[in-house]
Amino acid sequence: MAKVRVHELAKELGIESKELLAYLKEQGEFVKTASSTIEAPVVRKIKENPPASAKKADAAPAKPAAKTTATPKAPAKKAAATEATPTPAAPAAPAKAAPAKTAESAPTPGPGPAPAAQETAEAPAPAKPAASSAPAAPAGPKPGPAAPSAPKPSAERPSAERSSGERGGSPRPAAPRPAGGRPGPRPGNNPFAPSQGMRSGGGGSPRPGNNPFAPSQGMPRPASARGAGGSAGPRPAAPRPGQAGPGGPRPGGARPNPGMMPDRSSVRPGTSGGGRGGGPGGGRGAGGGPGGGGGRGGFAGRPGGGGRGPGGRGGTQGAFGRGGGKVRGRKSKRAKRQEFEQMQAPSVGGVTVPRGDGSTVVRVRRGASLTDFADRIDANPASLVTVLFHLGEMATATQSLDEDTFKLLGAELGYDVQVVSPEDEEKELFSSFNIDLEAEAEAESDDDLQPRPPVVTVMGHVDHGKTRLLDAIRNADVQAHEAGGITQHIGAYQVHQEHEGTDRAITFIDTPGHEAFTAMRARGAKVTDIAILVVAADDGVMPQTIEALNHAQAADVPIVVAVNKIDVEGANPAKIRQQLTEYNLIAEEYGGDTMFVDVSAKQGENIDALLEAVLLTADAALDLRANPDKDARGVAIEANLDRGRGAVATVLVQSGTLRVGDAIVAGTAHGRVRAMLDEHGNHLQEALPSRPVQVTGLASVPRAGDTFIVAPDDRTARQISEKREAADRQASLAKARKRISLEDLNEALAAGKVETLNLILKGDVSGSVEALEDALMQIDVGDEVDLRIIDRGVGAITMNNINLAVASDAVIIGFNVRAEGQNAEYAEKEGVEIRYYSVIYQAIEEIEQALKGMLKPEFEEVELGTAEIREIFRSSKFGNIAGSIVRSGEIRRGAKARITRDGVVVAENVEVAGLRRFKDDVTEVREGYECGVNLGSYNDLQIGDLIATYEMREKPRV
Ligand SMILES: Nc1nc2c(ncn2[C@@H]2O[C@H](COP(=O)(O)OP(=O)(O)OP(=O)(O)O)[C@@H](O)[C@H]2O)c(=O)[nH]1
Repeated sequence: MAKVRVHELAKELGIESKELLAYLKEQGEFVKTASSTIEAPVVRKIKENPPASAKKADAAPAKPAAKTTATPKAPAKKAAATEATPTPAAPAAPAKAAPAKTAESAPTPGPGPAPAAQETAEAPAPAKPAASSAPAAPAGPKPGPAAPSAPKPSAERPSAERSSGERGGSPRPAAPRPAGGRPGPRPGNNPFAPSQGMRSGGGGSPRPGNNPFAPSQGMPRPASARGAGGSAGPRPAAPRPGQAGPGGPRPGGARPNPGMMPDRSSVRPGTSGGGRGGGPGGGRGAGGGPGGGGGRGGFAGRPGGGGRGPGGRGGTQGAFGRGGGKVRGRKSKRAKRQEFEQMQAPSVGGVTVPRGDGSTVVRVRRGASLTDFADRIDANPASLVTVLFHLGEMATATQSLDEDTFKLLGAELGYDVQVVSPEDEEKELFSSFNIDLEAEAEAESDDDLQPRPPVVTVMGHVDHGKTRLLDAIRNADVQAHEAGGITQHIGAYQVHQEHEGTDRAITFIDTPGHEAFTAMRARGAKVTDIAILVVAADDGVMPQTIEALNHAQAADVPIVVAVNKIDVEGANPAKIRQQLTEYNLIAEEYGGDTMFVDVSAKQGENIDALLEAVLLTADAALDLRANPDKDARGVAIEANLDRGRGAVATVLVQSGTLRVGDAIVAGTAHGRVRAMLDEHGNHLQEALPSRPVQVTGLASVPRAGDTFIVAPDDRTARQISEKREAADRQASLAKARKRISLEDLNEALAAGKVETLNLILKGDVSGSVEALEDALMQIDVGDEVDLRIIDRGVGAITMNNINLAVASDAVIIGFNVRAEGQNAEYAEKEGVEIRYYSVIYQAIEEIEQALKGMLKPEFEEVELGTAEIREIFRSSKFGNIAGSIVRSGEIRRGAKARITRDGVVVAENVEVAGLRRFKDDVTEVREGYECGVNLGSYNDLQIGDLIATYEMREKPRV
């Protein structure tokens, strides 16, 4: 005999599992939970000597039973008898009896009058006592979950059964019997026994009663209904009860789940009527009642369900008192797998791309491409191109993408894409060498900071006198004169000015124009403290004036306006002031805070006042202090390779002190400071903040705008430079990037990415540059687009030109000049488009077309061949096949086709889906040969139709 579990035995004994558990433990048995097994001898022992509560339970039920019995007398007794001698016959009898009873006792009420319910149920006839006893009963059906209404009645019933069961020794059976009536042989004590479930399933009918205990049974399913019907007798029986008593049928048939319904009425009928019939509901009640409580009840219930068929299984679940719920709550392997697959699921475009969980962070460099991103997430770049395409963005795998595009793609794929700026990258790089410039700066106290000279850049429109002004400033420098003048061009110089009684230094970046400024900004370097905007008083505010002004304002750099050429006749300094108010530069004398100084660079007039204005502005708007007592940090302003001296770089110290012998790293260049020269050609041993110096000793040439730091030692300097180099190399791999090109200008305009086409013009002679500029300015491009010439000049395309193009997303036009060697490579690497022309009108035309969106690739249709349909074969598999003869050219599989009938096009854009010569599939058939053409889903063909095939080819631009 199979081992019995605690809850089973508890059920048998009509007590709660926990009571039995406690009892068993008391007895010294090793049991843990309700599902622990108990050895046969122990079972026997317990049965012989059940816990007190069990006895009580017995006693209690007994009473009701008796009462109940009293009502249905016959059944009860029979039940008891049956148990004793489980005879199939027995059940039958009770079954009948029950209905009969019902009929008698509650003939009328049966059908509708439910509510009265339980009590009524019990009460019906002899009930009353039962009612009272019921409550008295230990587990009492009431407590059971079924309690609401239906339960109770059943509860009693169960008890009745139970009682009988007890008597019979095999409690359970009793239940079935009364309910199902017929359940002959008891499945056994082990409710787990598959047979039981099975049986119930098979037996169907027998079941209902089967488990009157089962609270759940009633509840859960139809089973209960059935149970209910039980009385009604699931199948065969059902009708009977139905007929017998109105109550019977209802529960059974109409209500699939009486137990589940709180509705008393439903219950009642059953109760009163079927008595047992109430079974279902009762079943539940019983379950609850007997104190079997959840576990047991559920358990019993299941089998009941099982009675329905699949019972067996249900029973098992029920045994845990949880029903299927728990199982449902847990994820099956399959569900998990599905979920996983979901993660990998095809994304937009039908390609499979590994997905993130929405918060997976992927860091890419600014300017990174899809290939870089694909590397990070281990995806195929081509798949990403597809995904992006479906998101409405077109990009090649190696094209560098902007942050928005990465964010869009990331959002689609569940990644948090972070585009790392050069500054962040730099920070990370340094931190890997335990250098934290920010922390270093934060740690500085006020006492550490010393005033430093302002660093000034001179900007302005072409020919407004920037160079001349810088010369004038240099020449005006008293100290410089004393030192023999500024003899060296080192890219920057310092001048001194007496200001409010003290000698103050001012550092000038000696590269006029905003090119240097933007070049440095393009690398993230902030060098300039103050900008001098030069505007020729005889010319006024010009495009580049605005350009320069915008650059300065964008960088948050205060501006001092030098109104130049005041010596020229007709100069109108007031007009300049007035013009610039439009750009938010309001002169102090007009109530603004911008200092305007009228100067003549040519005559060196008012230069002092300009320098004063610079100092005043610096003092008013800026806190120019730096800590000189630390390793130097700064920026490379320019650099070149000198035959004799090797790499020569002009660096501007921004903080700390640079000394000869220091290990430095500037961009990808590293080395040790061998010597330092100032603008006078003097050797310096140290350079303080804001001091520009020419440095020798670097192993290679840094770029303008590269930051430099003094490293703790040579090795660190070298390692930092190597890491930078590696990162650069990696970035340049993906650099097939085009910032903006004439071809994509229209899309860029449409996408709102640009509203302006910025051009930089370079030509061999100034005449052609001017001519080109004039002609370009004449182009009427409408309001949406703006064409701006942001720089022009004579001579080859320089690094400066390219840097400006980088900073302003400009296209460079080279008229009879070229970018050569390194410059061409640099432009290529930075994705700057350079277009070369030698005929002005061609340049004008192309730029005009670009602006009007006419440079989009054009396609033209090229006819490949024609075929005439001679016969039509109908194929159920392929549709119609056109038996044709090729009249001209050739017919290719996959080509686009147009069908004409008597010269009239009847179908366009049809595809030659299949092509055959006799039985063979072929890719092409030439003129004069016959073939079978299948046009896919297009079947409207007639003999005589002409199939003209063609393909679209990109039209070469002339
Ligand atoms: N009369 C007069 N002419 C000046 C003055 N400043 C500059 N010029 C002249 O204006 C012309 C342009 O001067 P530059 O200093 O080359 O002007 P720029 O702004 O540096 O020009 P680019 O380098 O081409 O951008 C030269 O011929 C100068 O001599 C001035 O104060 N008065």
